[in-house]
Amino acid sequence: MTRVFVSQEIVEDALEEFEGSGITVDLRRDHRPLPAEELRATAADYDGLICLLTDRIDAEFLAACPRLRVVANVAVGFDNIDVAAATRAGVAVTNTPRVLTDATADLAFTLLLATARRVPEGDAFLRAGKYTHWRVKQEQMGVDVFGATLGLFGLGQIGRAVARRARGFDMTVLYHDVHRLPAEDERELGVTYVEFEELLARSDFVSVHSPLTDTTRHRFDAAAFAAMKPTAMLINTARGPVVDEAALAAALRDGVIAGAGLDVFEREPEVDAQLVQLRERVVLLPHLGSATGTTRREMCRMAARNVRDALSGKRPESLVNPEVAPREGTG
Ligand SMILES: O=CC(=O)O
Repeated sequence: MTRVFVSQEIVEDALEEFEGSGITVDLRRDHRPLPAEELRATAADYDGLICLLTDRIDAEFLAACPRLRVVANVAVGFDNIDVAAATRAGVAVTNTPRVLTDATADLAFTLLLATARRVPEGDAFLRAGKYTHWRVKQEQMGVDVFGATLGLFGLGQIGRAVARRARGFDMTVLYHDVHRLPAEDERELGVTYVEFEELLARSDFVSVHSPLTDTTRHRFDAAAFAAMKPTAMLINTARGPVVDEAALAAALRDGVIAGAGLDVFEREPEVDAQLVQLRERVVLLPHLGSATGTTRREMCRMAARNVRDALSGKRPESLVNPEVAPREGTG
């Protein structure tokens, strides 16, 4: 029998993708991740795994699960998975690109606007019964988004979707990425390539859209914040550890930069207590990037199709390690 384990609650109708496949699916109806040793012990009996970002799939896990042939992450990022170890072990790894691009770009822009215009502070002010007069004090004001300079750190699918949105706000869009776009694509998208230091120095808003890698980990540290404008705001909808959270909290507290809109954190779901205490021009969200009904459903369906296809001898539509030589099925 071919068996798939779903490590945490997902959109359940995604499991319809397995109908008629002969594959048995066990869904764990819990939204909390299993401790590592329990996940290892449970997944050991399965041929396929559907997991979330909060599940760590490392060499130790893979060694404990000799039947496993595919790990499908319900996320576009896969920094929770040791892909090299999976490839060595003959385990296919898949992710969920494209289906979440626009929802995540919308959320990045939402955070940018909410931070710039201090939306949560206004909401809290009104609910506290303090809305008695028109606000004019400069220290209570937000900043303009239209016409401002936006610096994109990372110009993959999501970064590009954010650049397209920025056009509607007449923004100047700079980007820095390890890959530079062909000049024609840059022109079409209306973006200008700059070195990292220039991105920091010129941007009114810096928005992070890079994956988490050894190179991007803590790329935004105390020195990076010191190189930004004191009026600048940092938006992060990518991965928490790209930003040194303690250094960011200090930079915000000391006025080194003016604000931050964060959807991701270094140790999710934990959030740095110092950040939580900062309320002015700091907006914190619980990783909502892809959290629309349609997008989450599509991500779960894609993960289910990826597993079904991998276990049926077909190439999954979003295989992260195409070089993998698949394990023989035991099911
Ligand atoms: O963070 C969410 C994802 O990578 O899809």
